Amino acid sequence: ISPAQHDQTLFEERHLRYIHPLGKGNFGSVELCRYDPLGDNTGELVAVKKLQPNKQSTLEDFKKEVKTLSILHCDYIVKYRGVCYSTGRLSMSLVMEYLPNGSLIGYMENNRHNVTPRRMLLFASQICKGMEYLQTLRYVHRDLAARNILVASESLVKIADFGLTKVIPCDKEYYRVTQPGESPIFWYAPESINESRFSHKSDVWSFGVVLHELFCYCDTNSNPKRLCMQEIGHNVQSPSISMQLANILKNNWRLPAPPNCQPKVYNLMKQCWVYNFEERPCFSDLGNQIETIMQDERESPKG
Ligand SMILES: CCCn1cc(-c2nc(Nc3ccc(C(=O)NC)cc3)nc3[nH]ccc23)cn1
Repeated sequence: ISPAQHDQTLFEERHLRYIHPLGKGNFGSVELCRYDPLGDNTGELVAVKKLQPNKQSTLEDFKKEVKTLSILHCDYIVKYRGVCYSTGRLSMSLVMEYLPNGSLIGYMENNRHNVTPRRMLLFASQICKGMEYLQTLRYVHRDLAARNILVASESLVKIADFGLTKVIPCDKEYYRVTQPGESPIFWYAPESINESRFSHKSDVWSFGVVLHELFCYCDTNSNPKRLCMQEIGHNVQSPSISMQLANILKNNWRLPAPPNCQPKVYNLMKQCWVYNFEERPCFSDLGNQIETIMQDERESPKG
């Protein structure tokens, strides 16, 4: 029979049965579906991201996201399964492995009482490894945030949503964005806010913010946007919020230490938030420091 029928990455729309929504990513929403070609409910569950074309996102952007995910092979990055072309090929959907435990935010909120600092450090080291892998391919994620981390199991998290991911050109060490859409500025490094400049070092800044979210149990009352807006004050008119954010960062304000956070861990965050991107650690440094702190934790387990 034709090779297309053996192509495991091609999902036929007629066999893809919608179950319920899973969440919202960049450029589109993600839904739980069962791919059930036999029609007997024995098919597997998959997460399907449908493109929602709006002013920011185009089919071109989405195709780039699909292409990006399709070449990433890493335990700490959500797995690509394939694509589903809708009838008439007017649009397409991205098919991914379904992670039953959902987003890190929901998981931390629901499991607050049995997630230890050690487990948070394990999750942090996995995100670090995923980012190290991305860096080897010259990708900058540009939207590293707890909302884009998924929980595969109680001891494994994965980076998801590569909608804003870009490849750094080989003659430069950064990527300059032209039209910053709805930017997650509270996760952005100063150079990203001020010059739309993105690099592995700006991803490191965002990683520091993810560490902060983790050690705040992803509590909405201490989420980065709320804490920054409290510091800025709510005169949202002049000058723009991103200008005010850039100002307080320039004046050395940073997200405060999460309650009961070990000094060594807050120190890690502060390293990620050094103003000059050249002085920030790289992901492999961060990974080593996290492993060391985890060792110390193991030697002297807290009561
Ligand atoms: C990252 C931002 C975009 N996004 C991706 C997903 C996603 N979710 C899930 N599983 C999931 C999600 C939610 C819940 C839940 O219980 N919610 C209350 C349970 C399971 N598996 C996925 N595989 C690939 C993407 C993806 C959701 N949003």
